[in-house]
Parts: sequence; C-alpha cells; structure tokens
Amino acid sequence: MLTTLDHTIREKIIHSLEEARRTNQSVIVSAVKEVDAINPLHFYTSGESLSLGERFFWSTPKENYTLVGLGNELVLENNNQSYERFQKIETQWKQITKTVISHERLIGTGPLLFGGFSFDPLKEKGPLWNSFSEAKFVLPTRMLTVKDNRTFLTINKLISPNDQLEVCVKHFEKYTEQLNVIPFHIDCEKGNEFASIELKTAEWVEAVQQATEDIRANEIDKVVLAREVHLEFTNNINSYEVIGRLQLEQPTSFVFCFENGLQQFLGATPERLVKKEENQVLSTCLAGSINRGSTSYEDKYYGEQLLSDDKNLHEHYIVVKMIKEALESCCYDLNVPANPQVLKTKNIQHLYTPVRGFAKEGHSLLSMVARLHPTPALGGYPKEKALEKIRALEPMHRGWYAAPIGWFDHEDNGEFVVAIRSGLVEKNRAALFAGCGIVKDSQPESEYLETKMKLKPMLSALGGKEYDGC
Ligand SMILES: C=C(O[C@H]1C=CC=C(C(=O)O)[C@@H]1O)C(=O)O
Ligand SMILES: [Mg+2]
Repeated sequence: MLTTLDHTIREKIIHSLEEARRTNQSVIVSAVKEVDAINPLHFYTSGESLSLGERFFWSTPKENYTLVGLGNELVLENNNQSYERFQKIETQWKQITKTVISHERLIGTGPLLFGGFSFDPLKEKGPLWNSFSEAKFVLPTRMLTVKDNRTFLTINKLISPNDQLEVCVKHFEKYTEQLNVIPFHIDCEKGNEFASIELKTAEWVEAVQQATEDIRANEIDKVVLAREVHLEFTNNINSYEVIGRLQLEQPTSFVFCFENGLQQFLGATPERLVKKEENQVLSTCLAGSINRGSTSYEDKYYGEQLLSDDKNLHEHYIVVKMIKEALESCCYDLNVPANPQVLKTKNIQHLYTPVRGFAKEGHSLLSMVARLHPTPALGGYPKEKALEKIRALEPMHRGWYAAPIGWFDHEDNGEFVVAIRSGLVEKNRAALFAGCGIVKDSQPESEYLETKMKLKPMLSALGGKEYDGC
C-alpha cells in the first residue's frame, strides 16, 4: 500500500503502520515538500557520504525536468531471461502500491521507481557487467525533483508491520531537516588525462563486413553492431563532473546516471524510447546519422544531405515501421509523420520522427517498453533475427548499453530512453560503447567514423577535452 496523504507525517505513519499490521505487508509512505531551489548536481554530490553506490541522476533535454535519487529504500530486481523481466517488475510494484490513498501531486514527485534493463538477457554478461541484473529498479529514500523552476523533495520509507512509530517519524525528520547540500563549483576545464586506451577496431570492422554480406544475401534487413573502448585515466573519475559536463555539452540529450555499487552507468542519450503521461504516449524514431558542419552553412548542407540520403533514410524507415507496428496494437489515434526531421546534438545530426498516440485501456508503460525493445535503432529488423546476429557477430557484451533506462510511478506515468552515448565507469576506468545501424549499403569505414562521432560526448565529458583517438 502507499499513502501520499495531505496530513502531517506522523498521521500518515500511524495510518500506514496500522495498514501494514492489518495486511501483514510493507507500506510505502511518501512525503513530498516544495523547497527552495537546490542545484540537482549539488544534491547528487551531497549523497556521497550516506548513499554512495545508491544514487541516480536523470535530466531531460534542456534540463526541463530533473530527478535525483539518493539511497535505495526498496530494490526490485530479477534475472529473468524472457520478456517476463519487464512484467515481473511491474507486478511487484503494483503489489506494493496496491491500495493508493493519494492526493494531488505533481507528476515526478512522490513514490516512483528508477532503473533499467539489460539489452539482451540471453547473452552472457561478461566480467564488466557481472553486478548488473537483467532488470533493476530502486525506490529512492530521498529524491529531488526540479520541474518548471520549482523544486520538490520527496522522502520515502518502506514501513513494515514490525516498525516502531518513533523510528519512522525520525526517518522523515532527519531527511527533511538535514539536507546537507553544500554548493560547489564544477570546473569544466579541469581535465582527466587518458593513461591507456584499448580498442578492438579490426574485429568490429570485420563484423560489419560480415553483416553487410548477410544483409545482401537477404538473411536480414538491418542489424545494429556496437563496439567498445576501454580507457584508463590517471585520476579517479568523478561521476558528478561527468554528469555536469554532459549537461553543459549535450543540452539536447537526456543525461542519466545509475549507480550500482562501485560502478556508475552514465551517458547523454538523444533517444527517447517511450514516454507516458496519463494516457498520452510519445515515442521517437532516431536512426540515420551525419556529422555536424564547421560553419552554419556547412552544417545546414549536411543536414539536407541526410534528409535525402537513401542509405540513411532506409536505416530510419525500418525503425519508423517497427515502432508504428509495435504501438498500433496498444495505442489509438497514432500519429506518425510521413517524413523525418533533423535532430542536432553537439557532435552529430540524426534523422528523427516523433510518434504520438493515446494508450488503450490496460496497456502500461512497461508493456510498451517490452514491446518496443529493442527497436531497429538498437537491435535491427526482424527483431529476433537481429538479436541472434548481434550475439554471433558483436565482439562485446552490451550489458545495459542500448537498453531501456528510466522511471515510472504508481499511476503509470513515466519515461524511458535507450542508454546509448554511454559508458560504465569504475574508479579510474571507463568502458564506452557506440553502435551503428548496418544496412545493405553500409560501408565499414564510414560506419566506423560514425561510431567515432558517437563516442565523442562521453570522451569529452570524461576527459574534459576533445579527444580524437578512438
Ligand atoms: C546505436 C547507437 O545509435 C543509434 C541511434 C541513432 C542513430 C544510429 C545510427 O545512425 O546508426 C543508431 O541506430 C549508438 O549511439 O550507440
Ligand atoms: Mg547510422
């Protein structure tokens, strides 16, 4: 059960304790309070002392909407190898939030889960991703929400039947009174030096060559192949510095960070998978790429070239077709523009088609995530064949790269992106990932250059300077 009552916290807790004892089931109590403006990155950093290893950061393009979580009040995870991994998370969350006594609240405040999924549970994890589950979501103990220049603090507590009233009350008092957020300045110029770099370029180029041959032999229409770059730095990597630089340098992307013990999985992705607010649904098709120009004239020229390039249009339309098919069965009034637009990020331009609709009764956000993942922008087409090809050809373990990451609440509002332009960081090491949609006209050399562009945002955010060697 869950309560977001408009009483004092003490009354809420008494009520929830009674409910927990009556039903013999834990109850989430969630207190939401509007507070003076706090810099989300300062809030994230303030969690280093109490919640290291249990933090998350999420901000939408142009920082319209930011969520920062500190501490895991509840963890839902599973290693299910089928589509059930999506469903299991939803079922457990529904069970715990079954009886909702909820008052008016702003979406994005109050009790919600943040987390993600692995790309392919059927591929073994590999050493890098060993501690990541196939699905893991957390209810934060403390969460900051910044939306429309307003700042909210949510404090959650899982109350079990045996809990003591005063201990529970203290939990809320402690976290509301002692915010301990100390402002500091992030030096975006200050760099971290690359000490060593490991690439597996030749193997990847070979895999792309093989994939194009398979596509030309009509085995498959499209497959996305990714490569990884391993970097070692002279100093430990500070996740808040990386997040800060990503926000500054990639204002048109979603910036995310999920801390899993000693590791942080973070990045700045331009690609939304699906967003649901009440019954409004928005998905985006993003595939097909070209570099930015060095002058505005050149930049515009490249953008126009992209809009009329057959190879990129083919790569893009495969995604549009699949997303349309996937959402048709669970949405009504689906709106799919006939032609793509260009979406520009700092380092790259993409073909972009937004898809809007309204969720039919009984179709949840996670059911849409399960249906969409992986879209042909990350997997290929047809889906199952593409996954088999990736397992066979790709010289890496994807872990959570290119998979859905995001949040959802007990009223089924939420948003998921695909975790590309990302990296897995631990101490002074980082593994970065970038992939390309391979179609019949793909050239391994130009696909390789495309992955270089896609690695730039993370390279720059990690090192604090442009780096061209990957
Ligand atoms: C798989 C990635 O990008 C996808 C998203 C946009 C454009 C893509 C492309 O043009 O190949 C990819 O499908 C990545 O950045 O690792
Ligand atoms: Mg491409």
